[in-house]
Amino acid sequence: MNKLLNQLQDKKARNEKALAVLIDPDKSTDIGGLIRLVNLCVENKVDYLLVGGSLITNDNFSKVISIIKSNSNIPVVIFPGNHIQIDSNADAIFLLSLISGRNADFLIGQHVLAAPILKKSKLEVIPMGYMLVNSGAPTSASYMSNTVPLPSDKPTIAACTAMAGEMLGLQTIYLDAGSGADEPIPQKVISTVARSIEVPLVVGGGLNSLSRVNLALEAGADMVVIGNALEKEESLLIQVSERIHVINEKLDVH
Ligand SMILES: CC(C)=CCC/C(C)=C/CC/C(C)=C/CC/C(C)=C/COP(=O)(O)OP(=O)(O)O
Ligand SMILES: O=P(O)(O)OC[C@@H](O)CO
Ligand SMILES: [Mg+2]
Repeated sequence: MNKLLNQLQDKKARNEKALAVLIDPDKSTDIGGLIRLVNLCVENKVDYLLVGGSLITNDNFSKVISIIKSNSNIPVVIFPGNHIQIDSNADAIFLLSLISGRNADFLIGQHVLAAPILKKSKLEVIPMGYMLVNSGAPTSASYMSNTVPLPSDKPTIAACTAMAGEMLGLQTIYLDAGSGADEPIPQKVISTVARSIEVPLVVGGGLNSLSRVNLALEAGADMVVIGNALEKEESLLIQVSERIHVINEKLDVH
């Protein structure tokens, strides 16, 4: 039933790290390019493929999911910007509640609209506290959700927000600097949040180099998400995947 959530919890219990790649349907209009990216993810043992966007300007959401499903067995998790991004061909959905903001629509409103569709689908629903952290310029997610991101130099506020999300029953927390962020989430914010919660911690936004990914993993991210950087630099995926597999294999030996 809760296959992916249980897998994430088990990985965390073993101190293992997970790697997710974000595929933006808007940037996947070239089918050949999409299939190449999916193959690269398969070769590099990516754990999850996330699909979604703050704004989707064409109608290929379902098509992108169907192409991914026919080219790999990597679980597809919807990372929705709104309630219309639902497709029962995916495996699961991160049911994001935007707890860093105070916009009721993104805390509960979109969820009410999505609930009857999700109930009928066979999607695994993964409840997730979604926290946007300031990274300089406004990002698509902060602008589209009409929310103020958390200050990046206030780790305590971030930790209390994550704790409240966990106490409300959210099963995962996502710290996001926003797609294409200039600055990723500071290590201090990641480590303070990681120490304050027990649920799996996802970190993403602006992870465009191996050193940035390493800093996020060292600070306590259980899963890292890479999106934009792969559109330009596919070799990053090879490096990050190697790094994560070295960390996970060392755990097996001890
Ligand atoms: C209840 C359902 C089904 C959805 C809830 C929707 C919520 C609460 C969303 C949170 C706010 C939001 C707009 C999140 C977007 C997250 C996302 C898919 C980011 C991907 O990157 P983009 O923001 O599209 O970046 P680009 O501008 O680089 O394309
Ligand atoms: O595109 P990037 O900057 O890698 O960000 C991925 C994801 O965390 C955005 O929500
Ligand atoms: Mg987008």
